[in-house]
Amino acid sequence: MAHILIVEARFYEHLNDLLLDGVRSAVEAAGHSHETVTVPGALEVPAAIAMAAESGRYDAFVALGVVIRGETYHFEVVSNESARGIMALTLDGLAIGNGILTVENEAQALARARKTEKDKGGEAAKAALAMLALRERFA
Ligand SMILES: Nc1c(NC[C@H](O)[C@H](O)[C@H](O)CO)[nH]c(=O)[nH]c1=O
Ligand SMILES: CC(=O)[C@@H](O)COP(=O)(O)O
Repeated sequence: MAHILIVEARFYEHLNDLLLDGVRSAVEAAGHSHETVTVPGALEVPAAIAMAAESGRYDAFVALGVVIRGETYHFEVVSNESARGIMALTLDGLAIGNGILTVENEAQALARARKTEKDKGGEAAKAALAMLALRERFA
């Protein structure tokens, strides 16, 4: 049984709850355990994963969050840099599924966060587990 750390950027409470439901359902359906830590925003997710990885206590990670475009360039910074940081960690060998939504509005976020719709949380969980299995295959 693998132990999965969910790192959530809790910027929008209700959207995160929907994403978390999808992640937890997918991880439990696969027979694994999980725990969750919360950071302020998506920009803090890569560092939180890096810190947690040093503990050696987790087999894989799921990044969660919602970035909704506002009036400024900050949307691009938050979206692109959180993705870049997560990608860098995966290239260092960590099994991570990226479930950070980057959307234009709340309607787009809801359609992707709900387990009964696009279930991006479940999708990220399955990606993390797939990469964990791949790493074990190559071990
Ligand atoms: N606008 C959103 C943010 N912004 C906050 C940043 O992620 C970060 O916490 C801050 O810049 C301090 O370092 N974060 C989200 O997750 N979603 C947003 O829509
Ligand atoms: C994605 C963001 O950082 C966004 O919520 C910030 O809004 P604004 O660009 O209007 O400051």
